[in-house]
Amino acid sequence: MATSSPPQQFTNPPDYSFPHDRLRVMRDPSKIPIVLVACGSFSPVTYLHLRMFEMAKDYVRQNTNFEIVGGYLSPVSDMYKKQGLLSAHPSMCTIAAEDISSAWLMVDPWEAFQSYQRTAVVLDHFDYELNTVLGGIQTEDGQRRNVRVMLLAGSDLISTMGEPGVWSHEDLEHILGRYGCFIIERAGTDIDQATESLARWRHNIHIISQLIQNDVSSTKVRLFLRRGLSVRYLLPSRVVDYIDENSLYLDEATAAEKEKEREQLASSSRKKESSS
Ligand SMILES: Nc1ncnc2c1ncn2[C@@H]1O[C@H](COP(=O)(O)OP(=O)(O)OP(=O)(O)O)[C@@H](O)[C@H]1O
Ligand SMILES: O=C(O)c1ccc[n+]([C@@H]2O[C@H](COP(=O)([O-])O)[C@@H](O)[C@H]2O)c1
Repeated sequence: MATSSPPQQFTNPPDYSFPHDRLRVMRDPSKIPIVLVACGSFSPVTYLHLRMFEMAKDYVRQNTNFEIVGGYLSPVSDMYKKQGLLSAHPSMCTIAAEDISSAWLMVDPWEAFQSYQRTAVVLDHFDYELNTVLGGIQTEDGQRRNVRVMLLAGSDLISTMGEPGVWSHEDLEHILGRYGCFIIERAGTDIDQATESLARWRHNIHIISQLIQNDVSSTKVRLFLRRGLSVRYLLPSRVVDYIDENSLYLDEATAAEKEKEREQLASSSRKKESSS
């Protein structure tokens, strides 16, 4: 199990406090408590980002000896250079979590409101806040227990872990060896190929099949918005309202963004052809 990291490693943004109001009391003492952390741009946050947590919940209950006591969306900093994105995502994620009134999903703005932080450092931050600052999570008999932090990601993100030069080997050892992860199958990514180079951490990698195929992506939502198409029922209603009220994502796409849209649309139609 992951242990706490030294506090001097972390700098907090001004006025920051770690959200923990929806952390659940642990019910079954025979299980290992875990907290799920999903990192990404969430620009904008879609129902599929939120569904990832529900899919993980079902998988955990049916296949593991873990008990989920909380889940976090951790939107990446604006300094993570990704074309066509916006700085409004932490507030959109918060609106989404409130709109769906989840009992256990929270948004941690720590990563968003400072310089770019690698995912390994983000997981250490959660481990530190949960186990060192809070002293672990509460059990039904009033005790505190250390909680294990685990990454929750789609298979497209995990496939980048096998690409040379994207993630450092030390960070992969830290993320997959020390913490572990849940991978949600995603249309367009071959899960076996995506995890081929990660075989040494197989014992810590849990693969979750998507039983209802759904390839909603933020890129496609941004494309729809630019074309004046409706995105209602792809995102929580209040996020759609927020986007409308603030006229977000209406700017012309950059060349990189257009290329990504083209790839995603091509991959969707290939999939449609192969299934018909
Ligand atoms: N439809 C989906 N199925 C499975 N995982 C998903 C899905 N959409 C997003 N994810 C996962 O959610 C996390 C955060 O995603 P991210 O913010 O990059 O969203 P995205 O839709 O992939 O965005 P973009 O289209 O801008 O790349 C990643 O781990 C990603 O793999
Ligand atoms: O820590 C790393 O080395 C690292 C390398 C590549 C990507 N990431 C993280 O992965 C996430 C990618 O999100 P996105 O929107 O680009 O799919 C984002 O949270 C990044 O910080 C992290």
